[in-house]
Formats: sequence, structure tokens, C-alpha cells
Amino acid sequence: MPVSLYASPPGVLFPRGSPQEWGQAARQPPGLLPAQCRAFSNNKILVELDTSSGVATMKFKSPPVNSLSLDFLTEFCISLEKLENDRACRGLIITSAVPRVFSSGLDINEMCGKSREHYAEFWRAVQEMWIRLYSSNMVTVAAINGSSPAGGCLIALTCDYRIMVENPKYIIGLNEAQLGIVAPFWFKDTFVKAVGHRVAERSLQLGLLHSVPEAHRIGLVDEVVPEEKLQEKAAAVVAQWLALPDHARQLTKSMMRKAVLDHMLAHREEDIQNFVNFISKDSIQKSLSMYMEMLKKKKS
Ligand SMILES: CC/C=C\C/C=C\C/C=C\CCC/C=C/C(=O)SCCNC(=O)CCNC(=O)[C@H](O)C(C)(C)COP(=O)(O)OP(=O)(O)OC[C@H]1O[C@@H](n2cnc3c(N)ncnc32)[C@H](O)[C@@H]1OP(=O)(O)O
Repeated sequence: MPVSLYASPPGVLFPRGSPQEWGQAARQPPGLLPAQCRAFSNNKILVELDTSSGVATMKFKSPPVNSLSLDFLTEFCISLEKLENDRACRGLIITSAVPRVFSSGLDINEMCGKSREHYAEFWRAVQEMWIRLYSSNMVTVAAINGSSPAGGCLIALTCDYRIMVENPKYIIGLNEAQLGIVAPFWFKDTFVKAVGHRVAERSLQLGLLHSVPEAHRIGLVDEVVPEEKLQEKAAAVVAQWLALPDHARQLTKSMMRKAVLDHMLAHREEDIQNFVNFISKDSIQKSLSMYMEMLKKKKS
């Protein structure tokens, strides 16, 4: 019986829609899904669960860059809840169906020119995503098949294990400072837990985006593989972690993560107010607009 200290986190986000029900393989046209597979999808995310292994693969499919909009975060949380409540699911691989990008992080449009109420709703959804993933009873592996700045990096950091594709064009890191914004304390805590205080301090202050070999060297990613080996490697890692008794692994995970999680939960409302006050400032709005301009200019 799985044990969770955080199975129902307080202040759960109430979804504004729900994904399709699980698609039973038997109802699929022949050849589409193997018999032991179930699937569901929404506009942003596709989930396939292999019931024989107990491992689900979640693919982000929100082009062009899988940015974390309010709608995306809502669908993400609903999908996570569905998997968490499914006894057949014990492991989760998170990856991208969009070429070259895992996730570009929080959708900057959600943080520009909106009302204070919108900022509060958006930030609660960001918190909710992190709480669900960080406290998950499932074994979670990020199969990072593209660039993963800021909030994208946070998703990966929140998993139990990170495998990244070797590609000289891919980057990963918490680059918030480069945008003139600040990674909040729970982004920082999650990062520090992975790479240690000194590396995190330098990387966060400079808003560094690391190449794949560098990310591996500092411990931001656990393993680097060629693209064609990614899924096989992720499946092998999940199988290795699932070989242990669930209760022992889950309680150990809870114990290792409890302090960071408790800190965040204790300061959740204050963190929302901080975000709203910070992001509403004219100077911050200007920084974000300039950054968006820069992104668009880079293309032309
Ligand atoms: C004491 C503390 C006090 C206060 C703290 C309180 C609170 C904290 C406050 C704030 C915390 C906020 C935390 C924020 C976290 C974030 O995640 S911010 C987002 C950061 N993300 C980025 O910087 C990534 C930007 N994007 C890229 O670098 C690239 O797009 C890419 C490398 C991901 C992919 O490159 P390409 O494939 O070349 O794609 P393009 O660059 O051409 O992009 C295509 C298209 O997508 C748009 N876009 C890209 N990223 C985003 C995004 N994150 N949000 C919205 N839109 C994005 C880009 O503009 C292009 O659009 P078009 O030109 O096609 O319209």
C-alpha cells in the first residue's frame, strides 16, 4: 500500500477542465496501442501507461516551446493527479514531443500586462505543479530531450532522476536573473539539493544556462545519452528504482524532501503575495517586455 505524507496537498488547484478518460487498448483500432497500454491526452500533454511495467510516459506537446501557461499547468496537474491515483501506475517518465525543446519554462505572457488576480492564480498553479511532482509517490524520471531553461529546469529538478540527450545546442539551468527576475526560494532549494550550495549560488546569481556536459559535471543532470538511447535508458532507470519495495522507497523520498516541502507549504500564501507584488512592478514588467523583444529579434 503506497504511503504518502502529501497525497492531498493543501490548497489543491481546482482544475478548469478534465482530460479524457483513460483510453482502453481494447477499444483502440487494432495496432494503435499494445494490449497492456492505456492512454489519455489533452491539448498539451499525452500520457501512455504500460500496465505491465506500471510505468507511464508523459509527453509535453505544446508547440512551439512547451511554455508553462496556466492552461498547460492545469492540464499537467490533472494528469499527475490521475496517475497518482491509479494503482496500476508506479513510475513516470516525463519527456517532450516537441523537437529540440523540453520546456521553455514559465510562459512569459502569463507574467506580462495581466491583473494581480491573474498573477496570483498563475503562481498558485506553478506552486501546485511543483508540490504534486515533488511529493509524488511515483518514481519520476525526466528524459530531457531538448533545452530546458528556468521553469523547464525546475520540472526536471523536481524529478527523482534526470537523463539528458547529448546535443551541443541544448541548454539547461535557472536563468531567471538574466530576465531581471528572481528564482523564488523553493526553486533555489530544489536546485541546491541537486548541485550543492556553492554551485547553485554562482549559477543562480549569473542566471547561467549550462551546456549538457557542464550540467552533467555539476550534477544538474545525472546522466547523458545519445538521443536514440534516451527512452531505453529512462525505462531501465525506472525499473531499477521500482525493484525496491514501494513503501521503503516512498518513505525515504518523503524523508529526504520533507524539509523543503514543509518550508514551501508553510509559506505558500506569502510566496504568492511576494510574486504578485514583485511581478506587478513597472521595472519588472519592462524587463520582461525587453526580454520578449530580444527573443523575437533573435529569430530575425
Ligand atoms: C527575495 C525574492 C523577492 C521576490 C521574488 C518573488 C517572486 C519571484 C518572481 C518571479 C519568479 C518567476 C520565475 C520564472 C521562471 C521562468 O520559467 S521564466 C521563463 C524563462 N524562460 C526562458 O528564458 C526561455 C526563453 N526561450 C528560449 O530561450 C528559447 O525559446 C528556447 C531555447 C526555449 C527555444 O529556442 P527556439 O527553438 O529557437 O525557439 P524561439 O526562441 O524561436 O521561440 C519560439 C517562440 O516561442 C516564444 N517563447 C519562447 N520561450 C517562451 C516563454 N518562456 N514564454 C513565452 N513565449 C516563449 C518565442 O518568443 C517565440 O515566439 P514567436 O516569435 O514565434 O511569436
